Amino acid sequence: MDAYLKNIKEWALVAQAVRRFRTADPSVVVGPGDDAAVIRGPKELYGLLTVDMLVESVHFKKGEDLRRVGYKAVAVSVSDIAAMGGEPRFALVSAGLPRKDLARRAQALFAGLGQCARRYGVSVIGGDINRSDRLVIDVFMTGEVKKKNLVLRSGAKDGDTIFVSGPLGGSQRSGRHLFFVPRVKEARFLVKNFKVNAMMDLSDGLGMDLSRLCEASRLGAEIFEDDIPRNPGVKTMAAALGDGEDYELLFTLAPAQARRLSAYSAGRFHFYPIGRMTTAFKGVRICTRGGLLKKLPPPKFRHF
Ligand SMILES: Nc1ncnc2c1ncn2[C@@H]1O[C@H](COP(=O)(O)OP(=O)(O)O)[C@@H](O)[C@H]1O
Ligand SMILES: Cc1ncc(C[n+]2csc(CCOP(=O)(O)OP(=O)(O)O)c2C)c(N)n1
Ligand SMILES: [Mg+2]
Repeated sequence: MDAYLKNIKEWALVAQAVRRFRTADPSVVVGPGDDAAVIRGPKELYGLLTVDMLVESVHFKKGEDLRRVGYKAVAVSVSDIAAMGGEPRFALVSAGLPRKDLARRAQALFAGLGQCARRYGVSVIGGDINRSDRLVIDVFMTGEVKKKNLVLRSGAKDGDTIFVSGPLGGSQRSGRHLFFVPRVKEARFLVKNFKVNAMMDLSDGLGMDLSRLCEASRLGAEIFEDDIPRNPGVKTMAAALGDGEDYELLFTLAPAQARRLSAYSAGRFHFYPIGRMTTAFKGVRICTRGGLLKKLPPPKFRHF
């Protein structure tokens, strides 16, 4: 495992779970380890499956507007489906709610869930409700992808240009982590018009997530400090790389495809080239203006 990721308990646990749940089931094309699992569906489609849990005080503040929490709970899964090149379809929603003010809070939570689901064409077709001391909400979502449009994290090639779909950092301070726009349109545009070698969404921050893309693709990445787009008020590179919950797309294209992208997407979307994939080393290195190669700063957010 990548040395940078190995120090982070969450990734050791995830790697353990990924190993334990590896399956030989022929219907499973990709099991645990990517943004969503891939199963064999009808003819030209693969089914996509993903699950993400939000926990009070970990993913949102106690007392947060629960419409926003509901919106975010659906949006994070929509973002995962988009990052595979797919379209979201169905969701099952499990919620653990404290007794206090139950009816009003549940209503707000479900209003937010419903709003985001409608916006992205997701049908909520089931779920579960329990009492819990802390608010917890877990969304299981399915999607589908044309086989030829499927994009994994593991497909990056030596020399690929690395892109992000928007500026990074400050998601918590600005509140954006609660009302971000999952990049469904951008992902649809990319897979329809380009050969995208690898793609994922940015939930843990560019530093960690690009490390994971590198590990999955068995390559290194060199990124250019001055090319990393930052959100307003994001003062340091460490914040842009480590704040997390950007929910932008991170993807790679062969150089010829990359040159075509900037011309082709002008006026509709803005994609930022930030570096390139390499066989020269493993992991992520940051290139400064002076040409110095720096290692990643330690991550700012850790679950454990
Ligand atoms: N408890 C678990 N059991 C099985 N697989 C897991 C578990 N936790 C995480 N994974 C898998 O590991 C991969 C990385 O997880 P995570 O960091 O949550 O992904 P993401 O950032 O895309 O949401 C995913 O494919 C996920 O399905
Ligand atoms: C109260 C609060 N504390 C911290 C954060 C920041 N934060 C919470 S989870 C997270 C990382 C991504 O979440 P995770 O559940 O690991 O997403 P996944 O990788 O599973 O998609 C960050 C940066 C927040 N949004 N709210
Ligand atoms: Mg997850």
